[in-house]
Amino acid sequence: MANPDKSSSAIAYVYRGTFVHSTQQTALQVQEDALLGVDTEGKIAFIGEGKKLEALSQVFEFSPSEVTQLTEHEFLMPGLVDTHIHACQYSYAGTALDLPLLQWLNTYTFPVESRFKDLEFARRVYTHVVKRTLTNGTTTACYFASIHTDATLLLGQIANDFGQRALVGKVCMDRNDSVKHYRESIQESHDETCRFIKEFLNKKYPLAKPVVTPRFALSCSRELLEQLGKIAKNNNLHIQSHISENKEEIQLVKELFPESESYTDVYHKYNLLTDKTVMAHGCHLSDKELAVFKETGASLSHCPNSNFSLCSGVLNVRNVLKHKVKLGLGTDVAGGYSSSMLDAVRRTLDASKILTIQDPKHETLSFEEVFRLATLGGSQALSLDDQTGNFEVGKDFDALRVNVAAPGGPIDLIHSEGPKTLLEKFLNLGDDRNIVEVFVAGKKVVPFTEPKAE
Ligand SMILES: O=c1[nH]c(=O)c2nc[nH]c2[nH]1
Ligand SMILES: [Zn+2]
Repeated sequence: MANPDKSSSAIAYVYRGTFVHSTQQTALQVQEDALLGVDTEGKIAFIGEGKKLEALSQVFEFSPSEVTQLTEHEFLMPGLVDTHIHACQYSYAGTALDLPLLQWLNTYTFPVESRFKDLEFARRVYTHVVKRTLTNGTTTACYFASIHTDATLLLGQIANDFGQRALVGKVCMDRNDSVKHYRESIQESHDETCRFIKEFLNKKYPLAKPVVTPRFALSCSRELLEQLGKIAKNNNLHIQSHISENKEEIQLVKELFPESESYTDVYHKYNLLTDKTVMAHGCHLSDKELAVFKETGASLSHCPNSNFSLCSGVLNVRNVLKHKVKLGLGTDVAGGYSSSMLDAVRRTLDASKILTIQDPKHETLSFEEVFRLATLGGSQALSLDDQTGNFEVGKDFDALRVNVAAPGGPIDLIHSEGPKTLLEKFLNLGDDRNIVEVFVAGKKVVPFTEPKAE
């Protein structure tokens, strides 16, 4: 497995112990007493057997005495990928969960998002959300911000400063009849999106990128959708939005876009479904619509906490996977009340079990499959799997060092357990106390090293 290459960078550090990750073929691959070397560029330089330490240290020119040994209850796993989170809704996470989607947007969401014109408020909320998601192991986040360009640029800067891999979107919406001060004209939305992309790209952040972000079909005119499709294409950018979340929304889309044969068709018509598109929810998509996702390479973000909290629906992930549509998990803060991807893993398992209760022929997702969705699946859904998602030589080292028996933590280990059980316990019972270190592109980002604002 070691792949020495004369042109490669020097080794920065090496871990020895248990590593767990997913591949396309295997939902859970466990390597015990293995060695993993990270180079000075933050990339995985080699993975090999512990017993080959001597040989590897000579080929890759590192000192065996500097290898960090993981303890018996520790393992390394790939970082968690949150494919859908509203950074600007973080301030009210855990509240306001008593209304369905459209009433929830009008009553709680739009009034709060309109406050992000205030850059100091934005700085406070965005600093908190980036820190909280990082300590919970989210190494990659795909963020919705608000309609405000400067505040959204600030979110990109904060993610970059803390070292999180991030896709960041300035929300576009030229339709909003309920909170009229929280919408843009078509011209504004177009011009501000172009300014946002230009200024964001000029920063040349290594790990943060702008995303074209039409809020959802109900918030956007045809003209705006068309313009956004063109902007994404001309700049080869990611696209994110929402689709088919609840029945009332789907009915209104039908009425507003009678020329389109489905909700999916609305986005497809305006070139918003590409292999760099991620659509949140999709609870009620038909098989025909899923076929369009497969054909275009667009992906889905499954956000079960939000789907339960807003009583939106239950996505059949097994059916999505059968259609070979890329799928990752999302917290969807604040429709989802938890910003932790561990919660998204648990709610994904719950949603799958509910479908089995309703239909015993349904094949429940295993924890190994859900682990893959939260890591490699997320990176594929965001078309970032050439850089992150699992432990492959050449990919960036985005990883969590997990200690299942962390002192003061939530897990009591009564007897010694194998690595698969340790992972299962962590996914079902663990929290940030078990996540002792977080790495993004080889850099240790948790515990926080430099003193930061707040
Ligand atoms: O879960 C959601 N959160 C939102 O903010 C939103 N906007 C449109 N559709 C949405 N769904
Ligand atoms: Zn959302």
